[in-house]
Amino acid sequence: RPPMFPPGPPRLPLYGGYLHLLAYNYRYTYKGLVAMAARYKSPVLGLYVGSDPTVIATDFASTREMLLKPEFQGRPDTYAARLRSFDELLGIFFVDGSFWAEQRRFSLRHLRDFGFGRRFPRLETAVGEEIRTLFEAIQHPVGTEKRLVREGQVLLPDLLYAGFTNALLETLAGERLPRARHETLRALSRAVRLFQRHVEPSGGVINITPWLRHLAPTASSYRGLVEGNDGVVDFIQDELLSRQVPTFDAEVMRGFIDVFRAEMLNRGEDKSGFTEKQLIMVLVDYIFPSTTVPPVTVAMAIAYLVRHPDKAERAHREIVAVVGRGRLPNLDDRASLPYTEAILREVLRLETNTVLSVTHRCTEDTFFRGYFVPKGTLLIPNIWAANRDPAVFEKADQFVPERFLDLRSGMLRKKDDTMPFGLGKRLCAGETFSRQNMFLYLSALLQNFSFELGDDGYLPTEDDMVPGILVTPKSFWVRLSERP
Ligand code: HEM
Repeated sequence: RPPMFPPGPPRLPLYGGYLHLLAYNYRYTYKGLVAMAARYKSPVLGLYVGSDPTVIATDFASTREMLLKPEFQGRPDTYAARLRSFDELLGIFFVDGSFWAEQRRFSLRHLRDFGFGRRFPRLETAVGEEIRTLFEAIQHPVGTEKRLVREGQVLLPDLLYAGFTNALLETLAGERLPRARHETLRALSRAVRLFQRHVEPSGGVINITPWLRHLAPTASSYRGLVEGNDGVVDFIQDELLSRQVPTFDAEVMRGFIDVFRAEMLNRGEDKSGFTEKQLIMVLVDYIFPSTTVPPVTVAMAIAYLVRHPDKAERAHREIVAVVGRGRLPNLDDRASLPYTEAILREVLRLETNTVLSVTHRCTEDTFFRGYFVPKGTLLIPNIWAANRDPAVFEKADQFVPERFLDLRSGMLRKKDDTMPFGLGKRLCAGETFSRQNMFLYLSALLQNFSFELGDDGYLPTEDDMVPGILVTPKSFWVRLSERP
């Protein structure tokens, strides 16, 4: 069998393989990889990103296999990963081995106690309150909300950032920021997006040649990464830790922050991973996706429904039949609202924001699809391409929520081949939390409003998304009319 990477120094050192990829699609490397796979007639590609051998999966079957392979569950040690976490490898996203396993398990187990990833009345009440606050802002905007709501139109995803972030803060700290302070949450989301924009999902120049930051701090992405990360860490220090630490009471756990600090104290001298810096980075890793991906997904759902008003009507009718108009939909209604759920699944499939997932690393020599893959090789699963693979999804580029419904019963089909949250051991830690909150927001909006194009006639399209480790739309206006 041929080795994918011949022994010895890389044949295309430094930028070689990476430049080759950029030539296919400079702005959207996830699309470039699909074009490259077609050119080389292979769904699996091997190239050098800097001096790192890198294997890329570009269709459904190879991506699935890559995500599930036990030897492929590591993470690379990159410049950008260290830059964000005090020059160490901390948090959950960018660590591996036993440190990762313990921290992931600990955070998930204890976040669950505060409603993360399960049914929990306190959190559901909090999300309901956030949705009502959103409705009030739509109907009677005050202060900075007036920048996001004007003449019956709302700016998306911007208007959604605060509520989704507050849902997470409820689990982390047992408290939320009131409506008067929502602008602070929007500033947090801006910082997160600044960072995300500057991480190129397939690697990027800063990881290959970090010294470029001295010559070109802005063009190399260094400045965006530092400013974005500082914005998030400052928020954690100023808004969470400065309030939670002095009022800590070992008898009353208000949220995950208290539980982590209790563990730090219990461990005494030998903190083995339970340190102040690790607490900050775990918080960063939960805050990062929460402030962007779910609100962006709901905003994109609305963009699709503006283009497909018949589907919005169908979902609205279903919600009114099941829930009525007297109360907001709740998680008990979820099983009875298959069409809303199908819309969300279809948007997650088509608008997979986490296009190339998060780069994995091969932890021991192995074979993949007949090729030898040495330990240390970087692995890029193109989940955007997997979710649009025409061999698996009919009319793969079209918005067809009905594909998730059983034709006869109209209920959701059990089988869902999409993988917007990844698969396997590295499966997104926030999948259930996100799906629940996205459902609550979208169903409440569909119940109470109809959506139309904003006055400027603009809706995001595939070709003008903002690239980065998360691919996000530019802000867009939608006219929301209250249903009679
Ligand atoms: C629509 C929303 C979301 C999508 C589509 C999404 C998708 C993903 C994907 C593709 C990965 C990488 C999987 C891999 O490495 O193979 C990931 C990882 C992760 N996600 Fe999400 N995510 C979402 C929301 C969230 C939220 C709200 C949170 C936290 C509150 C979260 C926390 C995480 C964490 C901690 C990881 C790292 C897991 C690990 O490395 O072990 N995600 N997510």
